[in-house]
Amino acid sequence: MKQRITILGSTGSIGVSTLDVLARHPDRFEVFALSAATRVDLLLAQCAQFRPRFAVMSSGAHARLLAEKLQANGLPTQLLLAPDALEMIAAHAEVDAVMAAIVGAVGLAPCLAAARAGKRLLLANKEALVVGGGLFMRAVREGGATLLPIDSEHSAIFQCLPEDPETWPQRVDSILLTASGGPLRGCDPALLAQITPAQACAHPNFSMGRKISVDSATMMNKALEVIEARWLFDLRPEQIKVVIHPQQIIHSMVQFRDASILAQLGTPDMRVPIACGLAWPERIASGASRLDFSALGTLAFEDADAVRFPGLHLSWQTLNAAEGTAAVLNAANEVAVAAFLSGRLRFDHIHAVNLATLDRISPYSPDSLEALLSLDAQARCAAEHAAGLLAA
Ligand SMILES: NC(=O)C1=CN([C@@H]2O[C@H](COP(=O)(O)OP(=O)(O)OC[C@H]3O[C@@H](n4cnc5c(N)ncnc54)[C@H](OP(=O)(O)O)[C@@H]3O)[C@@H](O)[C@H]2O)C=CC1
Ligand SMILES: CC(=O)[C@@H](O)[C@H](O)COP(=O)(O)O
Ligand SMILES: [Mn+2]
Repeated sequence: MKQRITILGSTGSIGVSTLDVLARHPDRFEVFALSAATRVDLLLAQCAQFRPRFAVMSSGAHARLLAEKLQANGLPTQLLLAPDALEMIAAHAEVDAVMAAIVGAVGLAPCLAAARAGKRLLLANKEALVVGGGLFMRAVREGGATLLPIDSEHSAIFQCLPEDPETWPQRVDSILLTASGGPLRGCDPALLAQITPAQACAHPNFSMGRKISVDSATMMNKALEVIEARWLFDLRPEQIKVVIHPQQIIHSMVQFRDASILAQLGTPDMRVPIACGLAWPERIASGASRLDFSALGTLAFEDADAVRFPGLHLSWQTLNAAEGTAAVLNAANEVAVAAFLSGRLRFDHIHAVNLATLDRISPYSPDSLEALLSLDAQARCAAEHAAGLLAA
């Protein structure tokens, strides 16, 4: 039987890489549904190649355009509208696995739908888990879903950990998340005020969407990944460490009680963790090139400078505060990054917006999706206000 796959966010960097891996294994996988927000022509081309039953668009205008083009091309794909349709294609009885590759907290509701429906959930959309936290993990447990990390660092940790999670507390001392340090690692701090979106998005090793690229430049990506790791592997905040490794050949490491360390290595190519998640526990070809150790030479490591990357440490502070704090931090950061990308906020003011929002919103622990979304909305308002004051 082929595995039937829904891809939430098929037109993004992770979505396109996922389809690349699927196309290499037509005997194993079948595309059931795809979704996008704005890239109509790319979604149309994907529908023509993979013939999904459903395509979901996030706005009426884009959906109308796609509907015309599907019809003009004689394609049978049924077009639906988000947000309800995203949950439907994530939880549909005929779906085996869901690739969560939407960017941002907007991916939380369909991820929860997939978890509650007991799907194999391939999670790239880290913001969904950062915001959902305990609620997300409960939905996975209670729904009987299988949660497989796609974020490269978390896939690495997952591959290094013993198979039986029951044994982790006795065996695991800590995990080491590797970080590239982003495109501005060596940048003179005096120049940070003038950084442009193009400079911030020029990641040294990966070609990714603009939001995660800016997060990598501020190291807020690593802050989100610390929170993501806490939930995926049920760790205490002090068990999660970060080390800068600019080449990103080691994708992360697990340190055991006896001081032994296991690391996962490979060329920086997201098709590796994607193929790993799609086939686990089997292994399938990903299309990535093999590591050439003699060409590689040396591997470098350094500590993250707390002054240069102040956002990184917000992750541990957040994990030691009320659970909803992570939703507030994530919402503030989404607003600040969007403001920076649209030219309304300076790069070095992203952290200021995050801090101002955390100061403004009283943390509590939401116990439902509705409560989380309400906290997310309050935080977005506060962050817009803070960004407006800084821009003035
Ligand atoms: N790229 C990477 O290498 C990695 C990414 N991740 C995580 O994976 C997720 C996706 O990242 P990436 O692929 O880079 O992002 P992209 O920006 O490249 O793609 C995002 C996808 O989500 C869709 N989308 C955007 N906004 C909405 C919305 N409001 N409602 C519904 N769909 C929406 C986009 O549609 P459209 O394109 O049509 O506008 C696109 O399909 C992020 O959470 C990121 O942190 C994690 C590790 C590595
Ligand atoms: C590929 C991936 O998982 C990204 O999260 C990427 O590794 C960015 O890493 P940095 O944030 O360390 O630059
Ligand atoms: Mn990552």
